[in-house]
Amino acid sequence: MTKTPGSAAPCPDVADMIHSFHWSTLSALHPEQQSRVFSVRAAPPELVVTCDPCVAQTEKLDQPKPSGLSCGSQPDEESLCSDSGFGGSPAFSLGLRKLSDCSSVGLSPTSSFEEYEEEFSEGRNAEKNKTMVNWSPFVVPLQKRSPWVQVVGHAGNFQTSCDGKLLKKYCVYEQQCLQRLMSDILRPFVPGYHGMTQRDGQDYNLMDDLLSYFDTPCIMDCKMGSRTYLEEELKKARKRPQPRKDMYEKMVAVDPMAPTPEENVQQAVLKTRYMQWRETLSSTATLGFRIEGIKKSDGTCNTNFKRTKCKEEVMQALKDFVDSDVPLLRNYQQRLKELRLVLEKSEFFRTHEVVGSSLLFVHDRSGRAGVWMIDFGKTMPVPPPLTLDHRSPWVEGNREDGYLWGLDNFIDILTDLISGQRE
Ligand SMILES: O=P(O)(O)O[C@H]1[C@H](O)[C@@H](OP(=O)(O)O)[C@H](OP(=O)(O)O)[C@@H](OP(=O)(O)O)[C@H]1O
Ligand SMILES: Nc1ncnc2c1ncn2[C@@H]1O[C@H](COP(=O)(O)OP(=O)(O)O)[C@@H](O)[C@H]1O
Repeated sequence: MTKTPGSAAPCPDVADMIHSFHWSTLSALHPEQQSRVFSVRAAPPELVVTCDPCVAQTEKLDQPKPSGLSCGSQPDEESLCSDSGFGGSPAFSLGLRKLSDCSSVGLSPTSSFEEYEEEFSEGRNAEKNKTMVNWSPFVVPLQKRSPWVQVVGHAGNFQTSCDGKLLKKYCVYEQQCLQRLMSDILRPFVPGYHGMTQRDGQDYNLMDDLLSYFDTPCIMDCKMGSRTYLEEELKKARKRPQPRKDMYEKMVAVDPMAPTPEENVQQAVLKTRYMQWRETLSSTATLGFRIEGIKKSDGTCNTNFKRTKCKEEVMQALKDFVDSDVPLLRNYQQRLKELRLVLEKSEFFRTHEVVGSSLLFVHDRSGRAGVWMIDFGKTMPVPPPLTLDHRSPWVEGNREDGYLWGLDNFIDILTDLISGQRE
């Protein structure tokens, strides 16, 4: 499906899920409990009148503005990474729906799928929303900020703003999550959320640009969990199958032998089938996470990790990402251990199915390194009294997503990598 500049962000078609959001505002921990874990100020959302010349905010959270940043906006298309494999370079990928589509050719869906597309878009336009929380681990007043870079994800979803913030196309489910995360102990691990804003008639969620803390950063996006589609998407696919030609084409571009004879006849696959295939092709099914893309400080960007599956391949990619820098690996390992501790205590995490969410790893030459959770467009509250441990294997109905299992594996891999580098 092709995203147009005016379209909303990709949120699941979950009109039938919206009911489940009413109860979950009870989930946040008491502020005093939060401050015992991290001395981070958690401010509730408030309505404000805009004073930002770049964006007209309709709602924002009380966040200090970064200083020393140049003011100006850059359309997201200018900063897309190409899917050019190892040693690739930034590309002008105008019109591409997904950055990771760059490796394939002829991915535009045909008109026979327009109906499907319209239905999804209509459902999403009103509902979409992503919101992120602001926490700056470093005080880095940069004199000259590097251009913002989108490593993977849907093309056309982001706009930059002055003062180190990002605009992401509105998705209501993401907004709900980020608002809740603002008062959860996970707040230090998600970008700061500043409410909704509009630009050129399009709704956006305004969030911190995590790259603004760094100088010419290296960035890695890892999709967490053992499952990348919602249970609700599976139910919907069974009830009303919607074969996708674009996904068939993406599948064939990676492995012409992957489609079944029936799929070859249809020249289309169901989204859940495509997502499952991607899970087993990569390390998602075996390790509970996968590398989606890496952008190095020299500007090269690689999103060609669809077949990066076994532990050794993942280790090699991680090693390349940090240029075999052991203190940096330790930094990341430490940050992931901290995240795990907080996840295990988080009320938000216990009560949400976290699917399709990524960890964004960022470091620069100074040795600073940060890891944040991003992309909550498919993070859904589970109906009470159900809670998740995020480690149990998924059985349909239990809503488990394998997030913590993946994080355990990630930390173990970093540990192995660190000890291997010492030898
Ligand atoms: O990475 P490739 O192989 O291109 O597949 C993509 C990713 O899984 C997207 O997830 P993410 O946004 O987390 O990257 C997903 O978006 P959803 O998040 O909407 O499921 C896309 O579904 P469609 O948007 O339906 O095409 C799917 O085509
Ligand atoms: N808060 C942020 N700060 C900096 N970069 C971000 C931020 N959020 C997302 N990105 C960049 O955009 C990419 C896609 O983000 P994501 O939220 O997953 O979008 P999508 O919903 O389109 O998949 C990430 O890989 C990262 O490069």
